[in-house]
Amino acid sequence: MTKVLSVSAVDRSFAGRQVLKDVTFDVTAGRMTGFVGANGAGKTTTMRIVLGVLAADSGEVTWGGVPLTRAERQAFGYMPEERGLYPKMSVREQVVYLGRLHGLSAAEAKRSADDLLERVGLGERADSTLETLSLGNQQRAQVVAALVHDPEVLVLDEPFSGLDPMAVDNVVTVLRERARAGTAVLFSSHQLDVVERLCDDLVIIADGTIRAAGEREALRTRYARRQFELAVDSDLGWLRDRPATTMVDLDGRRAVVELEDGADDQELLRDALARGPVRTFRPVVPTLAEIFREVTQ
Ligand SMILES: Nc1ncnc2c1ncn2[C@@H]1O[C@H](COP(=O)(O)OP(=O)(O)OP(=O)(O)O)[C@@H](O)[C@H]1O
Repeated sequence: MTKVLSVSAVDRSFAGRQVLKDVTFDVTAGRMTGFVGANGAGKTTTMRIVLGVLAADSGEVTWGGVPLTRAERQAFGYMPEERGLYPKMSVREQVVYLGRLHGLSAAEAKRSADDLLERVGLGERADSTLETLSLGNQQRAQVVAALVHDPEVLVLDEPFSGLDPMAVDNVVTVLRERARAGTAVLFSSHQLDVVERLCDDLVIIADGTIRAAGEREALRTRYARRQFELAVDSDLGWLRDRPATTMVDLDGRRAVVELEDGADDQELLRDALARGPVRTFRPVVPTLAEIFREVTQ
């Protein structure tokens, strides 16, 4: 059976100010869950509670339906917000050391470190000390450090911040592979375009409360308005006077309209065809940025 990491009804306050309220969501093995929210929304606090670095005031975190033990949490892969590698030690040495700490043999740790460093584009810098690397390369090393022991659960706080697009792609590829092999991956990010591309499931948090959570495509469908894009060979100004139709965007021969509930989209298509050829007719699916705006307003 697929294992699920469940965060259930978690509350947390700091100095009398509640920063997490009834936080509840699941992270499923074999899937990538993107955790998005504005600065201060509560992502890092939630991740720390998942890892047991911080205690919840109430609520619980379970893995496979059972509350997490300390040993299980220690076996998770974690990339904390405060990056944890030593500036004066070589990248390979540290990654191997962390692998050993997590129970790998010396040979396994070295094999895993070299393989991962190569895959994220750090192969040639493996013997450099962390402090001599660019910030982006340090970030790649941090991701490798969280992955080296092939954990069942991976929790990554902003793994893409500061990475150039090529580095994002390298890291994305490695994370996807891990998820495909059965790892439960939870990652936070401000970069909605990256999350949109990468996640299977999505959790949106604002002001310490979960505003939406679930499968990415299901959320898209849930938040879809009845909007349609239409492109034809002549001017679409007639749509302005069409009943039950609101113009969202008009650019001459291309328009996006919203239909009232109950209005038939095929009738719109027929009206357009009656005026000439139709080049595009499709429902507009909301982007993650649009869903985010709608649920966090
Ligand atoms: N140790 C602490 N003491 C007091 N307040 C804290 C502490 N840690 C977090 N907070 C507060 O809790 C709220 C949530 O912070 P958190 O770091 O979890 O947000 P975040 O979503 O990770 O934000 P960011 O994207 O900026 O990292 C913020 O208002 C923050 O100031």
